[in-house]
Amino acid sequence: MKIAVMGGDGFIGWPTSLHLSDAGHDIHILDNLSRRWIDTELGVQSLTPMDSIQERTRIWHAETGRRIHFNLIDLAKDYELLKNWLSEHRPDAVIHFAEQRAAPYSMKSDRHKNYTVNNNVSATHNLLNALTELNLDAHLIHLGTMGVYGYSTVGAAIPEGYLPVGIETAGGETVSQEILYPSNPGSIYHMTKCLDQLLFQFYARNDGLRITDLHQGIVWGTHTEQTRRHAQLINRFDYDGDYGTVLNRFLIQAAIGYPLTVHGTGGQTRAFIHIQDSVRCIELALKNPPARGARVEIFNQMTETHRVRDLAEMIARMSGTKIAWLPNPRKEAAENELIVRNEKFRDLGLEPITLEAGLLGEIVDVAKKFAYRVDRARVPAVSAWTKDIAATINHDPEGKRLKSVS
Ligand SMILES: O=c1ccn([C@@H]2O[C@H](COP(=O)(O)OP(=O)(O)O[C@H]3O[C@H](CS(=O)(=O)O)[C@@H](O)[C@H](O)[C@H]3O)[C@@H](O)[C@H]2O)c(=O)[nH]1
Repeated sequence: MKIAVMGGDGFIGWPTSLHLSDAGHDIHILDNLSRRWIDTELGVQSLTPMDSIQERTRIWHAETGRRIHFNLIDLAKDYELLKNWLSEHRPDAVIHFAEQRAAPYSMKSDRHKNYTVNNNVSATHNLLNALTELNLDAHLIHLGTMGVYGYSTVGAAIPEGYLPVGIETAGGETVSQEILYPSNPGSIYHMTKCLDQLLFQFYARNDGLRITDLHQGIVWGTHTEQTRRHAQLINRFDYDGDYGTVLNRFLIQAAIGYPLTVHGTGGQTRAFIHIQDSVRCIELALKNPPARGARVEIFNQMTETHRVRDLAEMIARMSGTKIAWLPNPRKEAAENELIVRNEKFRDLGLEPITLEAGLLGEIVDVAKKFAYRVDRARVPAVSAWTKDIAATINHDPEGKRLKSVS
């Protein structure tokens, strides 16, 4: 298949591009390199040293003989360029990762909120609009988030996208219907993914676009089979307070002897998936497109759930690192249960890599190898969800933010 990977230079876009190229597909990356610009803005860098996208694709070609093409296009701003590219290349599938993906970054300031909404919503809409205008029947796969469902404290199982409900008619009868699961985003970033969902519903119904939306959990790990092949194919690995995600952050913190940064009580339960499974799921979705005219296909792309403090305690035991119990910079439920249905990928043959797979040590090893690149001052998460919360955390010097260390 000819596949366009929008955002193919990013944390999941890059290993996905390699995985699908390895499987024999013709891969074309479209990316505005915004993630690299954000590193520059924030003054942080990936823990792992990353080469330019052109250099990465050159190495891939030298290693495998396969070409990955790169196009510098901004989906949100360069509508005509995007449309012309799609019109010329007419890909069989489009994988859409081209969005600002960090919740803390999206909450940093009014400017960051505007950027995240404008970028993410315009990128998605431009893509849908162009596919429709060109009458291009490419299967669109979007990387969404588990965070669209929110974290209720009720603990009922979360279905894959659609919720069966009974509605009472005027005649007193109860009719059953499946509705899109009510959105309950916890950040501006997550909110943009909820808005994306509505765009997908409209274009699937109105124009018959074939769309798959993957509601993914928190990704952990850094290597995949293909990124391991050469030092210069290495994936990016974020550890800073804005882009680092919780489990990877704890592992890096353990590697550099930094107290594990638990927000609040650590009672937040979240869904997780290893990056190798993430790219496998995308391939499975690619092989199983919805029919034209069908509703948006939704998968819950996660393999297990964990409570933040359980992860911290496990890594503390494993490494001897202390836990720092911090005031929570986010506005989120202090404790929640989370049960998630994920049979659809399991039925398609996914055999999940779980935390017990022994890969935690591998991540600590990567972190130790590149520990000299870590700026410890960038480890704390200081982006606050509200002005009131900011007043309690940001104005304190770093060390005093700790509530306690155990
Ligand atoms: O040092 C830390 C970092 C995070 N947390 C807590 O861990 C939980 C998860 O935070 P996260 O930064 O790992 O994940 P999140 O902000 O939800 O976003 C990440 O995970 C999402 C999937 S999900 O969480 O919505 O399922 C993706 O959509 C995003 O792109 C990705 O950045 C939160 O309760 C947070 O307060 C800590 O206790 N300590």
